[in-house]
Amino acid sequence: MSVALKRRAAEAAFAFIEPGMRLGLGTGSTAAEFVDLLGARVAAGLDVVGVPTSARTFAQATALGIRLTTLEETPDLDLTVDGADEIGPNLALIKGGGGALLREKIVAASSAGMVVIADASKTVAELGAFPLPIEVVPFGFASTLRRLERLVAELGLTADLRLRPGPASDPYLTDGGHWIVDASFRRIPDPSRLATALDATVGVVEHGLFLGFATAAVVARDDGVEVLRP
Ligand SMILES: O=C[C@H](O)[C@H](O)[C@H](O)COP(=O)(O)O
Repeated sequence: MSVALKRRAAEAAFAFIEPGMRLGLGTGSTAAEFVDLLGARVAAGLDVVGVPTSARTFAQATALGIRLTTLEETPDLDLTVDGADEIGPNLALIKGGGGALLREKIVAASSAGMVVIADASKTVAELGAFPLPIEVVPFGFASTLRRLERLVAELGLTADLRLRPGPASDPYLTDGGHWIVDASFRRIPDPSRLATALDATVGVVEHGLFLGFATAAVVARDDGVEVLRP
């Protein structure tokens, strides 16, 4: 997972960018490379406006002088550029390793297209080796966790509350004030079925399965960049 490959994917994503676009700006180390490069292009005169998917991306884009807006002001976006934790068949994604899945999904859903940028280590034949982030409301957490555990118990798997790094063992808090459960499925043979089950689980705000969102993936390898389509 080299920084050079992330940067190469981020650079190649500019083939999809046109002046005047309304952009969704993703979150994570790969998306940060794109925002960094976008800052340089904006400084050189590119006119775009962005909606950030996290407080982190908001801070980065603001520091770089990228013009920002909100979905309240600009509810329809042209393109979102974002990273992913896994890219599976048909460009089904797992996202949320960095905790930004809810805003990322809202922004992606508001965009006409979504370009995923990644190094080749993110492409998989089947989703699920990366634990699936599930965003839950803190109220009634024990009850929600029981429902989630029942869902994953059929598969003999675990669902763990994500904690903040450090000794305090406090729950990790998302930008929306929610908690995250990481569910280790190992294999998700039917992402659509799992997404439907999670959508129907009371207490779950959103999950990291992004199905039908990505319109292209720019995957960087040592020997070049490949563009995948669904
Ligand atoms: O919540 C975080 C996002 O979904 C990220 O896009 C994802 O975790 C990939 O991050 P990275 O580019 O750092 O591997």
